[in-house]
Amino acid sequence: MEIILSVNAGSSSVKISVFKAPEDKTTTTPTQLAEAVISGLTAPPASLKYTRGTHRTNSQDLPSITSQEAAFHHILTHLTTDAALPELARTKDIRYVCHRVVHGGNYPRSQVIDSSTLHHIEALSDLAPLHNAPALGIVKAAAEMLPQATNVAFFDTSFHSSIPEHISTYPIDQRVAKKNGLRKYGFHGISYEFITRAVSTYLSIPRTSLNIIALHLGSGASATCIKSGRSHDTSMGLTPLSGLPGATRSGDIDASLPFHFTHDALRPSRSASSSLHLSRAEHILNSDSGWRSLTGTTDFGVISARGREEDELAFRLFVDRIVGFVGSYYVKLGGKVDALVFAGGIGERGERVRRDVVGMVGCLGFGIDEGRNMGVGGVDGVVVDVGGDAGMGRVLVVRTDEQAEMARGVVEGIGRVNEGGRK
Ligand SMILES: Nc1ncnc2c1ncn2[C@@H]1O[C@H](COP(=O)(O)OP(=O)(O)O)[C@@H](O)[C@H]1O
Ligand SMILES: CC(=O)OP(=O)(O)O
Ligand SMILES: [Mg+2]
Repeated sequence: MEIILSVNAGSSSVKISVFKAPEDKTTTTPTQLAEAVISGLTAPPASLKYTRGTHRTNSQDLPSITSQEAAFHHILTHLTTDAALPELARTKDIRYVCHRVVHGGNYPRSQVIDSSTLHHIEALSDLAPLHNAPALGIVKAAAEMLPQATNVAFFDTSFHSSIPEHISTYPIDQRVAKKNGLRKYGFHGISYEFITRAVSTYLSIPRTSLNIIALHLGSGASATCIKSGRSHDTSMGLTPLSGLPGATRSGDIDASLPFHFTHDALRPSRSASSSLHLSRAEHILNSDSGWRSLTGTTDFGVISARGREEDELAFRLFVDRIVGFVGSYYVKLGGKVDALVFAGGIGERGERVRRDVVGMVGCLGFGIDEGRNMGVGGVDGVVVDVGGDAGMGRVLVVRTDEQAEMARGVVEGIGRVNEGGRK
């Protein structure tokens, strides 16, 4: 039996799922055995949610877990000591460990991690300051703790390699742009890959003719214009900072703003290190902005429910920025949109965000069924239709699963991975 561990290190959480590879060669869908999620890393104390089949537990606060790497260690111990999960009792049965690596530069697909890939990912750390270094910490810990396993990196950027050049290019000196790799890369691609497949199956539309506007709204939030099943444009850019605001990120601002915010914008940040070159401006815009700066909390669930003046400002600002991208992408798709899709922690659980966004894009023909919108939590399945009357644009909620997407990728590529090549 081949066991796959899928590790998704987000900016505020670490999610790890355990899968069994299918023995039947006609499917690439692995079976999930368990899932452990530590969330709240930006709003301590962190907490653990654990699911094994129908068994679910929520742990008490975990004040000592403040980093992604600490969360990885905690989850691995939890999984390997769960007597009801005998598949993990012998860690040498773990054959593959998939890692979500946010910035993959020009890698168009997943890579088996060796010293050269590791070096490449390390070099990209400055372009995903909240993500790449923590993911690498986990890769190294996994290599030490599970030496028999093959580590495979899946990149958020790969899905967006189809973005046309005139969309991914920044209007700056192209010699500098090419030399330094300054272009739009886009992120959350593993999630968008999952969403594209799930919606294609749900609507019975072949992937190659599927047009959707997908919103992945979590601690980091992005919008993507998916044309004929491929990324055509996305709101994040060179780094995951641009586009929509997030838990601690500003999203789009006037590029001159940092120089008016602080006179030492270009000085190294206190969180910079020999392996992470970070200016004060980058630290402020990545870690001390967004919901944290506007409301004092990074939890959008709290902001949506609390209703203080500053919460309402943050909420309305988010809806405003989201509908701006929906309008733009609607035009880029020539009005031929098969569905508007909500995903990510806020997209899947934020009834109010969905109601207000869909309300504001009603002029584009989208509508919501309030009963179904409120009832999403009680409906099983990966895709839930919350749209209004027939004849209106479809509005869907997709329970995205980056860990499942990576595990599926490993199963698809097992032959090639075993040969030591690229997936
Ligand atoms: N009921 C809710 N309404 C709106 N947002 C919610 C709700 N529950 C959780 N969230 C938000 O979802 C976000 C986490 O999303 P998730 O996609 O899991 O994060 P990550 O980016 O770390 O992967 C947090 O901001 C959390 O507050
Ligand atoms: C790319 C990104 O912002 O990821 P996350 O939302 O998981 O922090
Ligand atoms: Mg995430």
